[in-house]
Amino acid sequence: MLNLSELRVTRGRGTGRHEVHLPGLTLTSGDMLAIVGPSGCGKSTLLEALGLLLKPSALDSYTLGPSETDLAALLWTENEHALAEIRSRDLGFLLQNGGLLPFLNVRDNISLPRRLLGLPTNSERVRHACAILGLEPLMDKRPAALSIGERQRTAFVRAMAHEPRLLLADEPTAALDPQAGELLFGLILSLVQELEMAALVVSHDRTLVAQFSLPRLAATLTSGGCRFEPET
Ligand SMILES: Nc1ncnc2c1ncn2[C@@H]1O[C@H](COP(=O)(O)OP(=O)(O)OP(=O)(O)O)[C@@H](O)[C@H]1O
Repeated sequence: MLNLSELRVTRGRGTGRHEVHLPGLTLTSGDMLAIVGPSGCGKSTLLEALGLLLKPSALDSYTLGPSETDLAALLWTENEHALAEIRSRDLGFLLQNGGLLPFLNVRDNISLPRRLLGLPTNSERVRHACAILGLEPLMDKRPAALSIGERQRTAFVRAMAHEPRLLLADEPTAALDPQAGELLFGLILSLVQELEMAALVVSHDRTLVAQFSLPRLAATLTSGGCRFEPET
C-alpha cells in the first residue's frame, strides 16, 4: 500500500541544520505504525514529508495504494496541481495545530473534505466516529468554543471523513485524558483495518502504543539530525 525508498529531509541551515533520515518504508493495508522519539528529533518533519508538504533533499520513489503514480517524481517536478489533488484525496492530515477553520462549526469543518471532493457529506462512518468520540452535541459550535481535546477529536474526524489511503496523525491524543486517548486509538485502528488504509501516528504515549501493540518507527539521534528505524 505504501512503498518509499530512502528519504532525507533537511530543516534549517548552518549550525541549525537538522537532517531527518528514513532508510525506507513499506506499509501494507491495515498497518498502523507509531512514530516515537524525543522532542525536536523530526517526527513532525517526517510526517510532513510523507504528506507531500515538504520537499525532501533525497527521495527516489514513493507510491501509495494501488496507484502507480510515483509521488517522488511529482515532488521533483513541483506539479502543485497534481500534488494538491493527491493530498486532498488520498491523504488525511491531523497536524499538531489541528488546523480547524475558525469560521466553520464542527459539522461544517468535518464535512469540508468530502464537500471539496464532491462526495455526499452524510457518511455512516463519520456519524459513527462522531458518536464514539462524543461530538454529536458539539456540531453547531465553532472551534473557539471547544476545549482543546474537543478540537483534537473534531480534527481527527475531519482527517478521516473522506476515507484517505494514508492517515498522518501528529500527537492525536496529546490533549485527551487516558480514556479518550484509548477510544481514539481504538477508533483509528478499527478504521485503518476496515477501510484497508494505513496510518502513521506520532505519539509520546508509550503506554497507549504498547497497549495496542503498535509497531514502532523509533528515532535515533545522529550528529547532524536523526534516523528513523523500526524498533525491535
Ligand atoms: N519550519 C522550520 N524551519 C526550520 N527548522 C525547523 C522548522 N520546523 C522544525 N524545524 C526544526 O527541525 C527539527 C525537527 O523538528 P520537528 O518539529 O519535526 O520535531 P518533533 O520530533 O516533531 O518535535 P516535537 O516532539 O517537539 O513536536 C527541530 O530541530 C526543529 O527546530
